[in-house]
This record gives sequence, structure tokens and C-alpha cells, in this order.
Amino acid sequence: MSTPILQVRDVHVRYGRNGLHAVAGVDLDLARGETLGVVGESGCGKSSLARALMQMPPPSAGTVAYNGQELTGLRGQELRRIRLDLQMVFQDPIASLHPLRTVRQLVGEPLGVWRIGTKDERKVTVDEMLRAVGLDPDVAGDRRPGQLSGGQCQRVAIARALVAGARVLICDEPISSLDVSLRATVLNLLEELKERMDLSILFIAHDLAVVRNISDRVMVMYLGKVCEVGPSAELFASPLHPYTRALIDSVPVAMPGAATPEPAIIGDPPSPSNVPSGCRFRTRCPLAQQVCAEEEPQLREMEPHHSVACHFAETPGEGKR
Ligand SMILES: Nc1ncnc2c1ncn2[C@@H]1O[C@H](COP(=O)(O)OP(=O)(O)OP(=O)(O)O)[C@@H](O)[C@H]1O
Repeated sequence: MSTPILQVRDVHVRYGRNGLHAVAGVDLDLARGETLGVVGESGCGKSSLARALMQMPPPSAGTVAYNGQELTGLRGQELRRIRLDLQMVFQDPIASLHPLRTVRQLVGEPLGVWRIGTKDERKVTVDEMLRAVGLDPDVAGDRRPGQLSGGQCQRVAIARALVAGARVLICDEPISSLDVSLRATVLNLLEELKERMDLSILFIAHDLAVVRNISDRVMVMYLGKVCEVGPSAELFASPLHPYTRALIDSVPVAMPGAATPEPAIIGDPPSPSNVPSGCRFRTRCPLAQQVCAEEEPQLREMEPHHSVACHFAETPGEGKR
């Protein structure tokens, strides 16, 4: 197998003087051409992890290698250069774009800053990129973000992220702020661009339904740690962690007249400043036993490429170790 395009080891993110531990030792590999979905409830550390991978700011500890090159020690120009390859798309597209710039200026900016191509070549590249994200340059090119819909702004943000030849796209809830009717079109666009431009994607979302179809693999986070990671189809068909099962059970069935499911998971997650001993999910887990308070379960591979951090993963529901 070739080297992963992104290789992350034992990344930690701490905030503030009290050292709130938002990401508590995450490993991940993103293979070339792969889409890895990252899911978990609000506050579990998904965005903190994404920013740490981008070195915005660098993680408090751990390593992040892009194409085998370690990023955590890089600063200034060197880091900005790498960030052309490693781009991020944010949840709120309107807020992520300068309101006074035109669409052409916004998409062309990375090319101008790095003096990629001549002025005429840049114009051609920008127009091609706008067409690639489904915007007509003659119609949208001179508009400003305030004159576009949320979905169009997200297309502009994607065009801007990809225009200078990005290899990895980190999408942080890219469709959650969009109208429900537009979400599928933006997901389809990302899939199409991934194929056409040979991208690798880390796709963050708080609910599993969104990542289900777009991801090759899915990584489930709980309170700053990975509790399960595996191939998407297998993880949905045979989830191993009680938290993953609860997330899947909470996904509404897309059928007219289907009852809204009861929340399968009770209460809110504990604060990352007050993490339970042993297994951090135990305070909400239907399978919890004494051992869960005493020993932290480590990620272990149960099926090829499918790992889980749970003492009771082999016999879910029976309470046997
Ligand atoms: N800049 C910051 N300063 C202090 N605490 C922060 C900061 N950013 C995030 N946190 C805290 O870190 C924890 C993880 O937050 P993060 O935004 O990474 O989670 P998330 O899973 O992306 O949540 P959401 O889906 O709501 O964006 C939360 O407790 C949050 O309050």
C-alpha cells in the first residue's frame, strides 16, 4: 500500500489555561483518493482536529505528515505553501468569503498571491474552475458573496480551495448550514470533483446519514477520542461500538410517514474538562460495567481495518468481555 497522503499520530489539542483537552490522542491515515468521514456529536473535537491538521494552529502534541513531510514544525512561507495543497472548506460559506470581493477575485486570489501563471492564464483558470463547480463565470463572476445564495457561496468556497491544485480537502460540516434541498447537490459536486481532480477528502459531519454515502471509511469520535473506525458499508451494517449503534439508530428513516426515531442516546456528552474515568462513554452506555470505570479501552482491530475501543465489542448486548 502506498504511503497515506495524510498520516496523523497521537494528536492532542488543548485550549486555555486549564488545558481543556478537546482532542486527546487521535491517529488517522487518509489514503490517496480516499474519503474519510469523521462523525460525532457537537463538541467532540472534530473541528479542533481539522484545524490541527491544517496547523491552524498546530496541535499541542503529536505529528501530522502530508506526503511524508512533517508539518508541525513548519512556519511562515513554507507552511503557507503547503496549505495550497491542503485546503479547508468551512460550514458557513458566506462568513468564509470576503464580502467586498467579487467571485472572480475570490477564486483568483490564491493564484495571484502565489503568482501562478500569467494574468490571462489566471483568468482562464478561474473561469474553468467556476464552471467546474457549476457556476457560469459570465453570470456569477462579478457578483459579491452577498448577492449569492448559500449554496452558490459554498461552490465559490470550493472553487477557491481547489483552484491552485489542492490535493487534500478538509470539509468541516460543509453542508450543515445549507438549505436541505441544496445539500445533495453540494455532496454530489464534491464527489464529482474528487474523481475529476484526484482529491483525498476528510469529511466532517455531526450526523452519520450525511457521511454514509460519500465516505469510503468512517471514523467515529467521542469526547476527543476515536471510538470506532472502519469501512463505511461495514460500519453501518455491523457497528461495533454502542455509541456508533446509537448514532445509527438516531438517523431518521427517509420514508414518508415513518415515525421519527426516539433519541437512542440519552443526555449530553460530559464536558472535555470533566472526562469520566476509564471509558469516556460509560456514563451514557447501556453496556457499562465496573471494568469500564477502571480501564480505558484501547482501539483494537476486530475485523480487517475495522477497529473499536470498547471492552464489550465482541458480544454487544450480552455484557460479556
Ligand atoms: N478556541 C477554543 N477555545 C477554547 N475551547 C474551545 C475552542 N474551540 C473549541 N473549544 C472547545 O473544544 C471542544 C471541542 O470543540 P470542537 O469545536 O472541536 O468540536 P466539534 O466536534 O467540532 O463541535 P461542533 O460540531 O459543534 O463544531 C468543545 O468543548 C469546545 O467548547
